[in-house]
Amino acid sequence: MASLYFILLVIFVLVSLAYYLALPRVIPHIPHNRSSARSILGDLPALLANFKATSENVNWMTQQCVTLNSPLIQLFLWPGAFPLLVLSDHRETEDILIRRTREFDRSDIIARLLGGLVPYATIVMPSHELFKSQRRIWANTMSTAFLNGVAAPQIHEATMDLVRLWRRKQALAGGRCFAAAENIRHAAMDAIWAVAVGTKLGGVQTQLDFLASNVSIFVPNDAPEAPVEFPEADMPEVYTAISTLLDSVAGILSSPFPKVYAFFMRQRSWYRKANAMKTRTMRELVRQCREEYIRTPKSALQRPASAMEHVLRREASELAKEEGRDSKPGSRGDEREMIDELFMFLVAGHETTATTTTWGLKYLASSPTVQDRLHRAIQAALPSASPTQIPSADQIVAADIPYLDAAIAEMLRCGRTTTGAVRVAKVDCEVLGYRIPKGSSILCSTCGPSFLHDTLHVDEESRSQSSKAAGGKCREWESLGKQDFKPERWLERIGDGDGELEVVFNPNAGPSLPFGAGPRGCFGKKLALMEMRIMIILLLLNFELNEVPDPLGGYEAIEGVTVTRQPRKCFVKLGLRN
Ligand code: HEM
Repeated sequence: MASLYFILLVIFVLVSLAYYLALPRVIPHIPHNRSSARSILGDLPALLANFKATSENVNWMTQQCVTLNSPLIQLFLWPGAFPLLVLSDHRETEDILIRRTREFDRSDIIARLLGGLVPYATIVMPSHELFKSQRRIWANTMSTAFLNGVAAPQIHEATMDLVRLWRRKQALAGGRCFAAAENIRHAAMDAIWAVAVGTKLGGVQTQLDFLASNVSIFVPNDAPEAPVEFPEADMPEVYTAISTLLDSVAGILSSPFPKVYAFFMRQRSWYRKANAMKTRTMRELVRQCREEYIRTPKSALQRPASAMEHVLRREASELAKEEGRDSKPGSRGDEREMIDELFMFLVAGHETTATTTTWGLKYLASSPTVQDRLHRAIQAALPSASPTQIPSADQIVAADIPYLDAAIAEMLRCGRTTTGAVRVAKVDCEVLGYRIPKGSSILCSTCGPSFLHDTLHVDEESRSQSSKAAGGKCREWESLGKQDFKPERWLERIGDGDGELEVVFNPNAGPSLPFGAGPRGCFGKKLALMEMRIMIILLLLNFELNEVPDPLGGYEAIEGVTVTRQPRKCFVKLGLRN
């Protein structure tokens, strides 16, 4: 009997211990939901309930800052784990991302998400020496020379395929609505693939060829407001493989155990097949590019046609400099690094840009005054441009159109394609007067209070030294509602010296950080802005975006199904411009 009591006691002690260990680890003094701190599941049930109701996560997290009336809070999302800190204050966020890089680094959340897919790419690395040297090699792919000379023409070509596809669809649909998001994704994928490796992937062209082959199209004549449904072509094998891999990231993202999920996913035959196809294709492209370079006499070399070629040459010339002799491209770099960095272009640059464009088109369609002003601004900067006289990539890149820059900034701000940047504390430190232990992850929200909602009070004394020294560089949005789509908020009138007032775009007009910031901010920001510019100009020169019927519109978003925050619905109703 005594031994039974003893066993029960041991079980009781073990269960209590397990329960205690599974309880949230509260960081003292940082505001949190008290009831969550007493529950093993912490804030998870409330987060999941919100996700079920709204399909979004980060809005709930930043709403907790409002509920707890604090710009810094802690949430308990994994049993027994350190809490996730959520910060929603643009000054402190800028400070952490830009100035406090000794204390904070890129969180390993990105590595958990993408580590299996691109293990040798800089995006998954902490900011150590290898990261820095590899990033240096790739930095030139964001130089003005590369972007204007190589990327812009490729993006122009991919967008013109989309224009042709939509002209065809517009005619077949008789001006009625049709779904747009998938086509934009295809165009963005074609564009970024061409920029990365210099060949045509042909996603949009495949759809165009398919429509030309007399497929039957369902036009619901009894419901004039209903969208016309176009059948989708089967995509080329390599296209499907790449899409499969890119989509797999979303599965990891939505799993509570990303590492385990990713491990088992990588064993699945569909994943292995897609990954093998991608690696084979990219390896072959790298090989061809290298051989072409070796074959071609230096004097006959043309401008590089892709990021891949650019980097292979750069590696060759760096090695030549170091060794004082001629060298083969790629002989220094590891092929795995090359393939992963190239694939990172697709992972980081495809869906982000496509999603922002879909948000942008939605906002323009439901804001006819903005669309009209934007079209007039484009036309004024490119007076001879028309659907029959399409401006070249060079002309588009060179055009000075402050209202376009403002509209793009506003699409990024309101669309919230990305909702924050995550950092990890490398040392014990302080944020807004609270002690933060080493190893804590902090989500610096870019869509909550002080960005799209009213700023929460911060005692100036509690700010870090560097934050105080920098002051409030980014002004508050004052007169215009924070959540309204108003490109005008980004414009400023300045004197041009002759007493005339000139309207200019001010990128620091107010708080907005869609690309993150600092040394680990978005690597592809310039490329993304250029792509948006080319896409918006070419689409608006060809089409009028009419407002879609209510059931097909709205700004509801969906997170977790893909890497970005996407609009739940994206339909277009196109008129033709002449
Ligand atoms: C509208 C489009 C885009 C948006 C909104 C966007 C947004 C972001 C954000 C928020 C981050 C994290 C920044 C941080 O932690 O501070 C990021 C990182 C990154 N982005 Fe973008 N991005 C876009 C397009 C692109 C494109 C076209 C590329 C192409 C190369 C790209 C490549 C990257 C890379 C490599 C990183 C990781 C940087 C690092 O690890 O240091 N992005 N992006």
